[in-house]
Amino acid sequence: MSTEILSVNKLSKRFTPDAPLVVRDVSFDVRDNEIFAVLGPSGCGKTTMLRCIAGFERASSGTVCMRDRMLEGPGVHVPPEERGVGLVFQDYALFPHLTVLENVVFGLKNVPKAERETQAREALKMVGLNGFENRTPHHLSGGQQQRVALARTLAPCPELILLDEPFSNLDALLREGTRQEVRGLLKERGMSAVLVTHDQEEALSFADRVAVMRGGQIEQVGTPEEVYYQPRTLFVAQFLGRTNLLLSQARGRQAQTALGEIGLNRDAEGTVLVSLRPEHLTLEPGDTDAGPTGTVIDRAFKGHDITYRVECDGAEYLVHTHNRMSYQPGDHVSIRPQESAVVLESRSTPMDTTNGVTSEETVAQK
Ligand SMILES: Nc1ncnc2c1ncn2[C@@H]1O[C@H](COP(=O)(O)OP(=O)(O)OP(=O)(O)O)[C@@H](O)[C@H]1O
Repeated sequence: MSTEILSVNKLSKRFTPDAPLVVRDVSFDVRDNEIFAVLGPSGCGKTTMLRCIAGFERASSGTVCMRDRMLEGPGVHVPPEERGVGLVFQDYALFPHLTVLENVVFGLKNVPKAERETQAREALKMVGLNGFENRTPHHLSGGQQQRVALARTLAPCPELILLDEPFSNLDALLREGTRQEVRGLLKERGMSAVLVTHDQEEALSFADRVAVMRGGQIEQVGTPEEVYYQPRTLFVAQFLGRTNLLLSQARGRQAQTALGEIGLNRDAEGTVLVSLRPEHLTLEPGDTDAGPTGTVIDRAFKGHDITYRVECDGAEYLVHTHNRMSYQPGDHVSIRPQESAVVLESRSTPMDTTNGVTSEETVAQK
């Protein structure tokens, strides 16, 4: 049975007494050997929350506990260096006068001297920096410096590490490789991590669970599959990727939509907004009676799949398909839902909701 290494409970933070809360009632647990991502747009309070967990900021209210030890709470503030967590922050601070190897060895003060260099070299290898041991940070690119900071934090294998956009300075190919390496190492050594990022692909591919944050609050926590395929709110549906939004008339597990009768992921009644990911729609040649007929507006070929924009009854849909059958702009096609649609919580009226829809997305009204 898994146990929690970190418990954050109703954490709130405001910077000055009359300023609004930047972090609002945030609660979550991180389990042993779990990678937990906090995903949200710029300015939503992710870094502030992580800095409260690390001890660089005092929480205004709420608690942070590691195992049974309170790190932050009413009258309690354990300084960062006594919290026993590893940190990789955006503004990584390397010692400019030390070599790359010495910088990493510095993080291994509690390891027997004879083993420090071996462990440091191993960590550098993992982030692809073997051969750079004797350089000074000044002679490295920003991305390379970021990898040294990562190696320095990972080398002593702390139980918990906090990562604030640690891959952001790496180019796309290196980023993916480093992410996989770091994930493998965390899993292999039994470490837990909290990653803060605004990059949905990074959160979905790196983490075991993802918390989606907006305006200082967590809107949903779940596995990557849950938050992507079962978003609870319009914001989560849109922030996690492209989606089709349809206003529908629900009755139980079925709804009448512009695309015909479709199944729903849960019971609902009356007018509801539902989300259907582009990969949950498919196209058939327009001369069948498979579904409502539309016209292909354009297509984006992406190698292993194709994304189509299809106009149907005055609304636009995105359809993402692996179909071998290829359609061209102007082709008549029928659109068929392949999965149940996801009912979104109505936090706003349908009129308000349509304002949040981008040109790539559609609210189709029956
Ligand atoms: N020291 C500070 N004093 C006052 N306001 C601050 C301070 N630090 C952050 N803020 C404000 O708190 C809000 C949240 O900032 P924060 O950096 O936590 O967001 P974020 O989600 O991490 O964004 P990003 O991804 O751009 O770093 C912002 O409005 C920011 O201006």
